[in-house]
Amino acid sequence: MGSSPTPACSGKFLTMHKRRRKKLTTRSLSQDNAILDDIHHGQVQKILNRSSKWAFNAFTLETVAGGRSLPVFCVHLFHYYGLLDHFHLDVVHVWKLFTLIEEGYHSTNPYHNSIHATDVTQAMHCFLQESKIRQHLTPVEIMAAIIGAVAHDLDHPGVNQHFLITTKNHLAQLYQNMSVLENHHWRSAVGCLLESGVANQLIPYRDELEKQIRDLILATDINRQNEFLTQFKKHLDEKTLDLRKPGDRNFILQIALKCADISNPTRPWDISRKWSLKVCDEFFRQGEFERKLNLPVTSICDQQSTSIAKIQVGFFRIVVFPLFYEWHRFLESDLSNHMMNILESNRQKWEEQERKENAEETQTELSDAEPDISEDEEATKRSSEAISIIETIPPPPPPPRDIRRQSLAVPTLESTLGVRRHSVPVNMEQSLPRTIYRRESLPLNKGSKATVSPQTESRASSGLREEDEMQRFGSSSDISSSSPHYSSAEEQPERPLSAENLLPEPTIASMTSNAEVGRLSSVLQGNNPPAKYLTRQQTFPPPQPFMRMRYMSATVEMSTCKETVHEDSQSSSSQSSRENISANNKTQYTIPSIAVLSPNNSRPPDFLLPEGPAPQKSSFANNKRETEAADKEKVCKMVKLTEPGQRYEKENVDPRRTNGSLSKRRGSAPVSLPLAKPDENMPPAGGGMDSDTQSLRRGSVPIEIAHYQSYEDENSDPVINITPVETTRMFWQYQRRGSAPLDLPPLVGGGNGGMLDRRELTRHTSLNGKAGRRKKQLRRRSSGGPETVCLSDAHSETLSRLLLRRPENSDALLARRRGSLPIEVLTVGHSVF
Ligand SMILES: Nc1ncnc2c1ncn2[C@@H]1O[C@@H]2COP(=O)(O)O[C@H]2[C@H]1O
Ligand SMILES: [Zn+2]
Repeated sequence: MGSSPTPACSGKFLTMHKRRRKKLTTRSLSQDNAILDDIHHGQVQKILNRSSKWAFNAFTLETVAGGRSLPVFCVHLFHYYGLLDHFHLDVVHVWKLFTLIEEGYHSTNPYHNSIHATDVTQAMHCFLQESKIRQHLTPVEIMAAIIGAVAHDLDHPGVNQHFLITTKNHLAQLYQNMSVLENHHWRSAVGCLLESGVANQLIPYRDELEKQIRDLILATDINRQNEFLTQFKKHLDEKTLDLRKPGDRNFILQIALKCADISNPTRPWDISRKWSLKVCDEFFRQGEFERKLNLPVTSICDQQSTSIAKIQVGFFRIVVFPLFYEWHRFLESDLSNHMMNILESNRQKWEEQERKENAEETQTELSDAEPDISEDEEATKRSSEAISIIETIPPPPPPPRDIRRQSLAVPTLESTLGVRRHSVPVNMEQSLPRTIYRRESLPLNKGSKATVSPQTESRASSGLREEDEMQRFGSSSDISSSSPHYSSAEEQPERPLSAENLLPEPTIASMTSNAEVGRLSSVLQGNNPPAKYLTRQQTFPPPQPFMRMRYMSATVEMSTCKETVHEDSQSSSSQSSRENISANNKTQYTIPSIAVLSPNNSRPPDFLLPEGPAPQKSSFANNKRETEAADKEKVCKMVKLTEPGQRYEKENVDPRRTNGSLSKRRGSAPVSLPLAKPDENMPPAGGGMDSDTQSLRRGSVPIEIAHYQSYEDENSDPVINITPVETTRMFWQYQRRGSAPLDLPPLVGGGNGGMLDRRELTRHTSLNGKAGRRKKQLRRRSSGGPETVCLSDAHSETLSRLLLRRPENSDALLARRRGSLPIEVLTVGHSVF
């Protein structure tokens, strides 16, 4: 790769960079290096053992799993449900599938990141355990439920559908403003299935599996909440659900995923509150983007006019309670009872918080209104002449607009919900059309004769409808009425900033041009049937040169699929919004307890962060877009490879193309090292390694993923058609040691002939904020993306069998190594590259 050619496509998709920002928890244990991994993985197993409990904390798993909670948990579930055995799946492909999915989540999103995916998947897992459900499920349905849950927000850009529509993101146009994000999520999920090779192993089930995943993910569009809720109520009222029927099971799984998706308010307070802060952080970040773009600020995204407590109170009441009420009616179980109790308790905490806020604001309002005594005294001293002068002066202009204050003197429902306070940049207030959310006109809802709760009456008397409130939690699917709605580009007011500069993920900002959008749309919609033309967009994975290398095989594979790959589009997506539901509030709430919120949960968006040292210029950064890209990369503190010709080759690069430049690479994957048979010449654990050994590992996959075959949980019963494997101990706990990645590249000045010893490495990964290159290298150890090593098929087979199929050999192999199992060893046997 000599002189750097201009890349064919300069679009950016920085997911994989950004995920590396995850912290390594074990840093705090740096004083005792030897036990790092032992503790670490013991904790992982402990958490997995409790992962059927509702008190599950995805943040904790993420921490102890070194940022890999998603693949760790999902592979665990595949083991647990016996899916690997049932479908004869290779864990290599399965691990790869979940690694790809994990990488598809943006770790820079405060909320819509892979931890949310883990959380939702765990909730789904709990629901699958419910006796009413589990006894009827088939293996394909269980697998679809897990994959659907974990991929349900895949490649979420951290802004909602409304934002994408408003900013004319190409995805919005591609999907005609309908379930824009959800369509993108499920298509990305299918892409990962293909990419990982799992789809190939499931050929007889593929159609059914993909359909189920699609149905599940599309159901998470909050704009369709009313549709599902009404149908669900009807089923329950008429007792028509029969889970022996596949259609009804499909429906219940859809409801289950919807519940799982918004289940954070039903988690124990500490966990629930954390999710609330994170989701509001993301909302407020979008609000900042909107402000920068001179767009009307979506009410729940407007930190100046609403608060976390207000959002939570509204969300609990309008969105969560109605759905969980029906879910509880259906399940009638300990779990559902438990969830409802927690929901109520959490609701009370937020309401108390909101009342406190309102009281404080009212107080401020009153004190603002009271004249200052000293001012009064001062005034009495004024001369009559002065007074007469004042009288001749026209009344002063109104004080600077403070919409929030004005509406808070007497707390009203409007102010509580923030509906009225749709803040608009001052300079646009007159000229911009107001956001008028489309009111979902679902016939069933209109005709519903739900009991009118006090809350509903209150809303009615204040001229509000629940659907109005509901809209605050999402966006309409109808662009013509839901966005600030410029019918054409010409009508748009001039924007001082572009969405491209402001979006949280530059990737979604690298939208296609209008021409490209038009072409995409015509490809998709012009001929029939539109959906056939796009299996997955080039947006996922990214259309960068280095990604093209990685994904080339997938492209080839996809080209053989029923659907044609369209390569030119780029990525994005976002959460969807909510439509109105007729919230049937049946509870009269009381407000006893107090919640304490951190005073300010906002943070400046990434693009406002103070800039660090200028990034090294690369030969590619010679046009504006690339310079911007470089800036963004800098802001996001992403590690880059700057060697000419290798700029785009991060850890995903084909190792054959790295010229053995280990020191230039972030990851610890073996590069261009000869591979010996794994069962020969292996060094003792913790001992010196030869290059062959080093080449075999990189320290990313927790060993138990490859190995652990069983699961014990007191709550879990076997699932029909699925045989959970039983065990009494986790042998790896006795066999594993080690912590630091063994294959860290030589470091300049590292002593020991260029090699850094373990203590030094650990020290450099401490939380002293002075992370240098070495810190990054160590951090990478627990978050490696899939890398490949070129092995002969024979070697691959051997390795794969040794590690995965033959416990006795695996034991021997594992006993000789420290650190975690190299993903490339797992993947190599089946690498499609
Ligand atoms: N605690 C919460 N407060 C407000 N909104 C939430 C909360 N939890 C989830 N949501 C919203 O509900 C949506 C469900 O679908 P998503 O996960 O795409 O995006 C989610 C958020 O927009
Ligand atoms: Zn979600």
